[in-house]
Amino acid sequence: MIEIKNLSKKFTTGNNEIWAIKDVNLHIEKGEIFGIIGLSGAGKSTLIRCLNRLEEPTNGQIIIDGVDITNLNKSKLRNIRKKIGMIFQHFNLLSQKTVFQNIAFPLELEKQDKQIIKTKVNKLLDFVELTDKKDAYPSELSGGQKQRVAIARALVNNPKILLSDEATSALDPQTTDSILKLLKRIRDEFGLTIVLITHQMEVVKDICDKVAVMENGKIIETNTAIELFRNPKTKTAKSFINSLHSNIEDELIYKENFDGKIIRLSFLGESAKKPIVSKMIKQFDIEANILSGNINNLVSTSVGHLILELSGNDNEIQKAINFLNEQNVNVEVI
Ligand SMILES: Nc1ncnc2c1ncn2[C@@H]1O[C@H](COP(=O)(O)OP(=O)(O)OP(=O)(O)O)[C@@H](O)[C@H]1O
Repeated sequence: MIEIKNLSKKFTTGNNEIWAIKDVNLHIEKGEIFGIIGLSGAGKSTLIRCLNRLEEPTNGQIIIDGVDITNLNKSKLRNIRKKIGMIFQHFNLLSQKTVFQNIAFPLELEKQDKQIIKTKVNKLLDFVELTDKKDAYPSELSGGQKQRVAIARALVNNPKILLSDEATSALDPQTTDSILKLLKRIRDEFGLTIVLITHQMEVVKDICDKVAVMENGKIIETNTAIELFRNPKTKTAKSFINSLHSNIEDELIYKENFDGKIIRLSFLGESAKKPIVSKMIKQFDIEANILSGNINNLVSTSVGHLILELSGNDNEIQKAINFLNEQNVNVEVI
């Protein structure tokens, strides 16, 4: 559905050149909720803004449903943009217009029939549960309500893609949760493809199917959310996952403080329910000391981690590790 090929963007300010994104390649499937996570300055906003050409890429291609949008003239671009809704961290509502008028605005620009506009907007107001606020002004709404209005406005042209630029960053955890549930409903009921950027791992955990980790303008890791949580490859991905927990991080476990072998186990939903560790202790002549543990409930399954110190002779420890591997538990020796 969305194919990003060798995309780069350079900003020039005075004598300074900044490559905000460098040679980015991504493939996003229809109906996917695809998260791009990274620290401030990683290039996330620039990347997502290139997807509807709010930002003009310097090099590369963005192919949406087979059409390279980097080559389109203004009128064709306008048509494609109608199929790409966008929501923002600070909502970007028109303060002089009511909730109804804000949602209706894109259709009014198109000079659509008044009755059609009314029917469409009322339907969306119902969908985002704001019918009782249709005549209110943005200043009379909470942050969560403002984002619901922005979401309804983004949907008014029946887009195929929704871009979300840190849409929950300004909201409290409970409101974030309700907005994420709404985004999930939009994907499930309308079949939209959602691309979202965030610096919050909670967002990835709660709704993303796939994730790309961005750093210094580059994508450094891409995977399904499950695999990323199960087996993060880069230090940045690991530290985002660790930010969800107050547990001991891998980096804080100094091997030299322990006599035994330190291993990190990752297991998926079903294996989490089996008494694998107690079986291992019974079956092999080793002792296991739990140093840290956590479980992340993702969209479709849970991913658990356990850090153990194993003591015993090397042969028995190796046999125990082999046993864990046979049980589909991912084992990493730290
Ligand atoms: N219009 C611009 N002119 C010059 N430099 C820019 C411009 N926009 C972004 N940059 C630079 O490009 C880099 C990436 O910025 P970008 O806003 O895309 O990152 P980000 O990951 O979205 O960060 P944040 O979460 O803080 O918004 C930064 O170094 C930033 O200073």
